[in-house]
Amino acid sequence: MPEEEQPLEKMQSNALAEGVRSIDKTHKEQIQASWYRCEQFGLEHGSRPDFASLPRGELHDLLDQHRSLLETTENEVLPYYENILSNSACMIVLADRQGHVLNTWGQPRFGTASEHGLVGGNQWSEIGVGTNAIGTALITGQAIQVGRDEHYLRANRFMVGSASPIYNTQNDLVGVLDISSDAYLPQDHTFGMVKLMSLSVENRLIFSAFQQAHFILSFNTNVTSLDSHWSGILVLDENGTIVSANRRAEVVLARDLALLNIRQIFDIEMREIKHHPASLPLKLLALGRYQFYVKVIPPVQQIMRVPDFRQGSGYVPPTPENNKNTMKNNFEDLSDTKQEEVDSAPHNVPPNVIPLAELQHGDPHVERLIKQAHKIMEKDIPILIHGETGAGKEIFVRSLHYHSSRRQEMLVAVNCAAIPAELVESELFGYEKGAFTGAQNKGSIGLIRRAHRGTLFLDEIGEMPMAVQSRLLRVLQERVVTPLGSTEVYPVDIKLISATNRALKTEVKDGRFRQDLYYRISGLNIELPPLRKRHDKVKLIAYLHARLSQEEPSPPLSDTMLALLEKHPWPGNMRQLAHTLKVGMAMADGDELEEWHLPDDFFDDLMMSPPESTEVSVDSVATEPLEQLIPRLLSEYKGNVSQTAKAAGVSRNTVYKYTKLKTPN
Ligand SMILES: Nc1ncnc2c1ncn2[C@@H]1O[C@H](COP(=O)(O)OP(=O)(O)OP(=O)(O)O)[C@@H](O)[C@H]1O
Repeated sequence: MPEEEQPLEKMQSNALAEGVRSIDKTHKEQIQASWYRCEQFGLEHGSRPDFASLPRGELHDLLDQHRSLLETTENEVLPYYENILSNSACMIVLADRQGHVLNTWGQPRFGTASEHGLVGGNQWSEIGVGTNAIGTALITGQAIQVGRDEHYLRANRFMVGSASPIYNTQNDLVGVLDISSDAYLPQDHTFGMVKLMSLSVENRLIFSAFQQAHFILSFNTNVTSLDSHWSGILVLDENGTIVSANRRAEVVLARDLALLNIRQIFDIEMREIKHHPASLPLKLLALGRYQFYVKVIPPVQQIMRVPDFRQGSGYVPPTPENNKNTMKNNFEDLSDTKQEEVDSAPHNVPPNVIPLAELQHGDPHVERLIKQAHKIMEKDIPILIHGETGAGKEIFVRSLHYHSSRRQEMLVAVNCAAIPAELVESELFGYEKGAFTGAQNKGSIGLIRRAHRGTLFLDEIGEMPMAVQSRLLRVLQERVVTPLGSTEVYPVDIKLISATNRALKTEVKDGRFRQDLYYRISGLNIELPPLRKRHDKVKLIAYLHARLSQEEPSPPLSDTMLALLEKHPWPGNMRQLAHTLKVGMAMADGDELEEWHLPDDFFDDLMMSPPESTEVSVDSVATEPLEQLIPRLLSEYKGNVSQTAKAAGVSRNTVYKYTKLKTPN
């Protein structure tokens, strides 16, 4: 850590250690306390702000370290607030725990970046900039609004800032969100909004880290508010131990929840939670006194163990002849061995998994790649799937797993981009009891060992931090896992499937992805085509519509509607198609789907990107380095960041990274 950061760290921990005392301070007292600190730092009202701006390279590293925080804010949180804030000439700022600005969104009226200083890499600490929303929120660990004249330095009195700190699942302060404007916004509203946004980021971080393998409970006093960000959230392991919680849960229940069992909080046993339907809220008593409504959110990947009577004695397998009949239509080439015939039979596919045979409807390329991957599932060869976002990579992997001989064991899907960078290592490899501060006392087995004898799906593997790549390489070479803080080795037998929407070879060339790991994970390389390039597009659209009709009954699509859907470029691929159909069918409410039922963004895409130009851009994506590709696509799409991100197969944040950083501050 650079030396100059230490006093701030110290101040911060002292102030946090003061803890509850500062919670009761009135706003005025908080500002006075901050002004007193500024005096102690030797600041004067007329001083120029000292932003201790980071050199470009260090900012780059900082952005890399905070990628998941940035992406969670950018993709999961801002879209909900953009509409509300878009007309208000304000700036939304995300800063790290030292107060360095990581990114900004919005258009303030208060001049250029060099005038107001809210710019990437600038540090808004109290020591350098005096009382200000970001720096003061970091020191007190609480949300605060700093009015124009409450800024210690006159130079900052042109604006009002509202900031709220963000804590991670270990309750460490990881950053701060701020809305700054030049005082024409209704300020109570802005303050409420920034608090809500930081809660929302925190909740998303919890979901990203735990939703794959844990039960999550959200609770509130009102049944209609169960999905609100103000709800308490508890994360439970299989035994009902509380392994994480949001701040709201601790405040509402007024106790330290770490590692308590759920039955010590609510009048319910873990056994009952496991069998409770997700859509039905429970009415429970907390701590024997307070009544709450509770929603059970089961893990995304549940262990699917269904009884299979054939495992008992006395079962006579069918003759190969019979078996062939079942499979004939879809997998004629696959039936070289008896084992493969049984594996590809869809009898064991859970209802939420699409059978392999239904993943394609006459596209020869897709048909071939499904057959190849299905065969390779039974060999000790890893599979790497490349495809644009939403093309159906994960759906494909689920289907492969449930058609393989590993289907009785777990499919563990890990989204490497969604887990905060600092947690990837411990989540994957597990850790020993007490291995690091903040670790659960009991230790954790880790996701790789969870996938033992099953399938490990590493989604967005291109986002994996370098240090984790080296450890993963060792696991793949030696087939053993050593948890953090341990000297034990545990053998693992996993089928590895990785997926990416980046051009991994370019990442290797540019030094962002280890070459040796690339060769380890890419035994069979599969290119899953985007929807617009599929020859079975029309049949696929009709199939998806029919599948969705099981939940939301709807008459078959008319020819006119099919023709319209076929014309669309579908930059968001199957995901966008599914979303469009769902919205349209809900609007049609049981009637035939018509043009006016479809959402507005469907028509935006239809008008904005002629399919030909999209294809030209995307073809070269695989080989062109991002620093050239992104500016090129950006100008092709006339500055449209969303379209550029989709075409390059990267997040909006990556687009900003390769454009903004190149423009002088
Ligand atoms: N073959 C399919 N049939 C029906 N629906 C599909 C199919 N493939 C994908 N979908 C729909 O598209 C959504 C996105 O698919 P999926 O998550 O597999 O995409 P992905 O390629 O893994 O995306 P990302 O790269 O963003 O993770 C699914 O939730 C599902 O609704």
